[in-house]
Amino acid sequence: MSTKRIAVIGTGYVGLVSGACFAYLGHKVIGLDIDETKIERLKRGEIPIYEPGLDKILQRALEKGNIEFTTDYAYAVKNSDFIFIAVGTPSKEDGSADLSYVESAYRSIAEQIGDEDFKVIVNKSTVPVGTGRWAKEFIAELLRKRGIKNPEERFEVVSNPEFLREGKAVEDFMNPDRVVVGADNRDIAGMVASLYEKLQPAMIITDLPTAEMIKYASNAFLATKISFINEIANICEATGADVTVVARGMGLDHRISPYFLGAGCGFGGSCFPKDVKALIYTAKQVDGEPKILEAVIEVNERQKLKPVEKLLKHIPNLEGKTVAVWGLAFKPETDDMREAPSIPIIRKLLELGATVKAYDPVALQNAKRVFSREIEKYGERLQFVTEKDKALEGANALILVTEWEEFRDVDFDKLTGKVVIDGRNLWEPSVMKSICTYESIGRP
Ligand SMILES: NC(=O)C1=CN([C@@H]2O[C@H](COP(=O)(O)OP(=O)(O)OC[C@H]3O[C@@H](n4cnc5c(N)ncnc54)[C@H](O)[C@@H]3O)[C@@H](O)[C@H]2O)C=CC1
Ligand SMILES: O=C(O)[C@H]1O[C@H](OP(=O)(O)OP(=O)(O)OC[C@H]2O[C@@H](n3ccc(=O)[nH]c3=O)[C@H](O)[C@@H]2O)[C@H](O)[C@@H](O)[C@@H]1O
Repeated sequence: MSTKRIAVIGTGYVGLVSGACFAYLGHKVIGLDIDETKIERLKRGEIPIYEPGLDKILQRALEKGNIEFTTDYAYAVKNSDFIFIAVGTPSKEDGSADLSYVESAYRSIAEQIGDEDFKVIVNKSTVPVGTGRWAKEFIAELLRKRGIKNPEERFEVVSNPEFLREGKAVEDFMNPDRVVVGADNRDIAGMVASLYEKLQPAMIITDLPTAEMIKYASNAFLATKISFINEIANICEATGADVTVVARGMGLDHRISPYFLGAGCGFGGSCFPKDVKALIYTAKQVDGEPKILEAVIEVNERQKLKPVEKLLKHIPNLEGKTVAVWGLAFKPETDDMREAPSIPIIRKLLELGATVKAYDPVALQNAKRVFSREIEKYGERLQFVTEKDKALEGANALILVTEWEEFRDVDFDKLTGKVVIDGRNLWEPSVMKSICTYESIGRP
């Protein structure tokens, strides 16, 4: 494999993992971020996020001298041929994707492209269909204003959406189900695809809008599977069926597949909620009626509060009661709190007068930031504890929100007599019912 010079703009979950993995594969990588503290930490070899396996990959890449970090766009653009954009694209109030970080990255890159350059600008951020074509015009116009001749010949824009999951990011990047590359110029798309050749992935080479749409359609479909099974879970509950067995029975049909049929207290994270909302926005813009997508969000919003609804059946008045919450991150193996179901659950418990004792193995710091207003407003009624058993001390009830492995085999004696709401169907109902008042999602 020939070594290529790559810059990655944004060193968050996607940028840092992609950069470290490209460097591990033998490319020369420059990771750039506008967050100076982050870059300082990375230069010292510290990893600012919790992501299993990333430390080893990054360490190897650093040892090989294949990765460096900077805040300097001039340096990054000058010393790279492929510039990957991996900055955030959060939701705006109206659900559309906020492209201001992406736009700002394009501007900073355009300021550094010279008369003799040719740069391949690759969008790894999830951006609405149409963004790549728009970016070509936007960047060409910026170059034209700077007096660069034939600006269209100085760069190409490529879409290369990322499908990694947090918590399994390195594994996913190194073993992708597929790599998607979209560009108006197929040769350049092929050049981007060749950066991954060592991984020998299934490859889709297509045009810009199709590549952008594959990303949204994939996330929307996975989110739809989750809302679908949650709706089935609610019907199971009312009819005495067991959703876990239903899902197993469905999943054995290879047309359905067993994945993403885990009923629970809904999906969170930085991507499913925002990407489904952005796709709804796009659909409406083109006069579509995105009925399924709207239902996916609606079902999920209701599902997140299911555990509180279930708790209220057993303890109708939470004033003066203490509720332990296990698991704050939006899923296990990450410290990411974005759109985590624990957020509406804890807010609701506090509103209803409960004292909340919250525990998570890695997300406590981020959780304290997310709940800063609640910490100020509710004082001692919101406590963060550093051991799962401490959360149970004096608690009348326990809600399990995130299925961290350490919750699987607990000292069940400590749950005796409590109301336990298992938001992720982690425990065996027959065992739990002999110990405590137990409820889970979609199981009799
Ligand atoms: N988190 C995930 O698992 C996945 C995320 N994505 C997509 O990838 C994109 C990035 O997501 P995350 O990595 O989660 O975001 P993040 O929020 O963890 O990281 C974004 C980084 O970009 C930096 N940044 C912002 N503006 C910048 C600029 N103008 N120049 C340089 N750096 C800048 C920020 O300081 C931050 O470090 C999003 O579009 C997301 O939808 C796609 C697949 C998986
Ligand atoms: O675009 C993105 O950012 C990424 O979004 C998701 O990855 P991620 O959000 O990291 O995590 P998932 O493992 O997909 O879980 C998302 C949420 O769904 C929930 N979930 C997942 C599976 C399931 O069966 N049931 C369920 O409720 C999880 O608890 C979690 O809250 C996708 O799986 C990735 O392919 C994609 O690249």
